[in-house]
Amino acid sequence: MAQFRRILVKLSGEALMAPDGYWLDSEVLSRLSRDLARATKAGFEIAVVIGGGNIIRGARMSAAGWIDRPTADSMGMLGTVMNSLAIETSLNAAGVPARTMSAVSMPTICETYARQPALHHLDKGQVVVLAGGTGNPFFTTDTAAVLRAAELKCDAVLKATQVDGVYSADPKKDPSAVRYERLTHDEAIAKDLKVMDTAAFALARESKLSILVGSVHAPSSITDLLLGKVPSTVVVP
Ligand SMILES: Nc1ncnc2c1ncn2[C@@H]1O[C@H](COP(=O)(O)OP(=O)(O)O)[C@@H](O)[C@H]1O
Ligand SMILES: O=c1ccn([C@@H]2O[C@H](COP(=O)(O)OP(=O)(O)O)[C@@H](O)[C@H]2O)c(=O)[nH]1
Repeated sequence: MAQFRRILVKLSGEALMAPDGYWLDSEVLSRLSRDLARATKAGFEIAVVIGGGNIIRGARMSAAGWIDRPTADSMGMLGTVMNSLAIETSLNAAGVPARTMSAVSMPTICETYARQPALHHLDKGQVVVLAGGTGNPFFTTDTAAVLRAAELKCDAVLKATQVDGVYSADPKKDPSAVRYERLTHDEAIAKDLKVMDTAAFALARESKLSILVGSVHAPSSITDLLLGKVPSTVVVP
């Protein structure tokens, strides 16, 4: 990835959780922020999309039957705003100027996302934390990550997740699954590899955006993934 300059880093909500399962952990946040600080020092321009899976996943919540999907998804999007404000705070504490921009307008809390100001912040070297997903129900923050990466002229998406790449099957369920070094969006979609949803892969294919998938668990995972120092999978057009 060393040839890439502007990267959209997608972090799952789960990545912010404490080891004991509490939804947010300040030590985890500061480790991630120090890692993102190292990446900016290495010359990468960073936009961040954070999920909300540590708080609410709309599909799962609505499956229980007492709440409809759009309402549950609205709650999920609000969860991503809480996570974004947490990482913004932690990035600023790590000396990295960061600002949250939300797809869901809440002007007393943070800036509303708009493309031109976001590009301006990135050009000035600020980390832009993109909250609220796409702003629409029935989507995921993976799709939001690809959408924003395409809009903000990012060279690639880094999905920093629970596993160290894309496997032939879910490695948490199938120990014989093998990791791909490289595959195409077409292959990921045709093989129905569930590390990202199909909408996200399809938009990445359409936008000709590469997606790097790797593990977020080591202290400098993000920087090491961007510098190609640790195992990962790259999904290419
Ligand atoms: N083919 C696959 N390759 C890698 N991971 C897979 C695959 N299929 C399913 N997964 C699962 O997808 C998970 C990552 O997707 P997801 O839970 O949406 O991530 P995140 O919460 O980081 O956005 C991994 O933890 C892994 O268990
Ligand atoms: O564009 C979006 C992005 C997210 N969400 C909601 O926010 C939740 C949290 O996002 P996601 O599941 O992508 O988080 P992650 O798994 O990455 O932590 C989702 O389950 C949805 O309910 C949504 O409705 N629209």
